[in-house]
Amino acid sequence: MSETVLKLSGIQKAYNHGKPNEVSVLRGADLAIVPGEVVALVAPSGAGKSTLLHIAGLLDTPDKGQVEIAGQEMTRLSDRRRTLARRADVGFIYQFHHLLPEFTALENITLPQLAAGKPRAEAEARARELLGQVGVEKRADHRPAALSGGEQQRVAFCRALANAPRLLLADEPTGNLDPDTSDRVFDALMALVRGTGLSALIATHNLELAARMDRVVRMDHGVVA
Ligand SMILES: Nc1ncnc2c1ncn2[C@@H]1O[C@H](COP(=O)(O)OP(=O)(O)OP(=O)(O)O)[C@@H](O)[C@H]1O
Repeated sequence: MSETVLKLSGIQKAYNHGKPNEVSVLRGADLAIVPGEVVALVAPSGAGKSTLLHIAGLLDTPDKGQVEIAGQEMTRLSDRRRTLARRADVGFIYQFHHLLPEFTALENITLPQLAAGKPRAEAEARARELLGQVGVEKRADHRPAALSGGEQQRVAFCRALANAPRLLLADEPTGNLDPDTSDRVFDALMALVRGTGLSALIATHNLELAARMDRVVRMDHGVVA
C-alpha cells in the first residue's frame, strides 16, 4: 500500500531543446500528494502549471525525474501501458468543458465508462448518480449547447470522475465562469471530491478558492514550493 497517490521527484522539462528559443519550464519540481488530499497549485501565468499537470497526468513525459502514481513509477512504461494507466487512474478537468457536442450530458458521462468495459445499465446509473450529486440531474438529456456554463462544467466534473480515478487533475476548473457561478461550481466540485475521498491537484489563480483546499503549493522558477 502506497502512502502517496502522486509523487513527482526532480521533474525537469524544457521546450525547444537546443534552439535559441529554448525555455526551461520545470527545473527539479517535487510534489507528493497523499490519499484524500486536495492541493491547490498557484503560480503566475506561464510558470508551468499546465506543463506540471500534463506530466503528472501522464499526458506528457519529463526530460528528467520520476512520476509515481499509487507507488508505481510511470516514466519508464511503454506508451501503451502509460495510456492504460492514465485512463484507469487519472481524471482531468480543464477550464473549458470539452464535452462532446453531439451527445447528451448523460451520454458524455456514460461513454468513458462503456469504453472501460462497464455494462450500459451500470454506466448510466452511475452517470445519473453523479449528475444528482452536482445538482444537474434534470439536465441529463440535454446536449452541452443547451446547458449554462456552470452546468457544462458540472457535467465535465462528472465525466472526469465516471471511471473512479485515484487522482483528479484540474487546470483552472472554474476559470471561465463569472465569480458567483465560479464559487458555486467550485463548491459542487469540492463536495464531489470530498464525497469520494479522491486526491486532487487543482491549479487556480483564485486565492480564495485555493485557501479552501487542504494545502497550497506555489511554483517559482520551475520548482514547487
Ligand atoms: N509546446 C510548447 N512549446 C514551447 N513552449 C511551450 C510549450 N508549452 C508551453 N510552453 C511554454 O512554457 C511555459 C509554461 O507554460 P504552461 O502552459 O505550463 O504555463 P501555465 O503556468 O499553465 O500558464 P497559464 O496560467 O497561462 O495557463 C510558457 O512560457 C509557455 O510559453
